[in-house]
Amino acid sequence: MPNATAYRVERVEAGEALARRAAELIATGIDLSLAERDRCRIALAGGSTPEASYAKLGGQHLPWNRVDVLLGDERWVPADDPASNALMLRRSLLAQEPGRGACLHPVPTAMATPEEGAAAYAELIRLLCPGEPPVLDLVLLGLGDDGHTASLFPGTDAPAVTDRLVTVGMGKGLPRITMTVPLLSAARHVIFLVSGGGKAEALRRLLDPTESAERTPARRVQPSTTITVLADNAAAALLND
Ligand SMILES: O=C(O)[C@H](O)[C@@H](O)[C@H](O)[C@H](O)COP(=O)(O)O
Repeated sequence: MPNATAYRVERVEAGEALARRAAELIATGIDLSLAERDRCRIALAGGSTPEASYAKLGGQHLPWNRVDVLLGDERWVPADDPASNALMLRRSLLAQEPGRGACLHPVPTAMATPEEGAAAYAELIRLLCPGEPPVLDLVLLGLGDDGHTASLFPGTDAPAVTDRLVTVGMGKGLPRITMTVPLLSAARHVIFLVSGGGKAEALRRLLDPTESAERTPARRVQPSTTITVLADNAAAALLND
């Protein structure tokens, strides 16, 4: 799959340094957006890697009341379920001042069906973000060891969905709601945050121009700007940059 997207890789020590750098990059992106527009709309990744970064981000002195925080994807579970990405954000980014003031927009997982939840989230995104497709200012994505990002898993239909902004996916045994490639690719700035040796092959594939998007759906995300890849040394071990 042709992919003209450029990637800028930044290697950082694992742990504290990676979390701090990720928080810095997101905060800078928010700051720059708010210098140009009255509101900043971001979509954040779920999973385990970014939680420490979000905790640091929540301490950054930004006008959080002007920041709309969306989720790139969400597991179809109740809001108080340990698997909920929104719950992870509430106990990290929004667990302290001033991050508590951010405008979190969780996926409505209390609706009757995932399809209804996906449609409602897409409607909310259209209300919050101008443009067609709606333009997010910044998207933080994770990378699975199987090459997925958000809930765009290999071997499922979700990565190839292009006729809507949000769709229903399936991953790790859970139904999920995920932003689609057209919406993610319309973002002004995309950052991948990747940690651990278990992700090294997936990251090598993400950056390999000959890699197929079928095997590595994360390669489908192709914004018009350079993608930032923030990786610790273990995740970047197979890169020859
Ligand atoms: O809801 C999710 O699970 C995430 O959004 C998912 O795309 C995640 O970013 C990757 O699976 C990496 O997850 P880890 O950071 O836990 O390795």
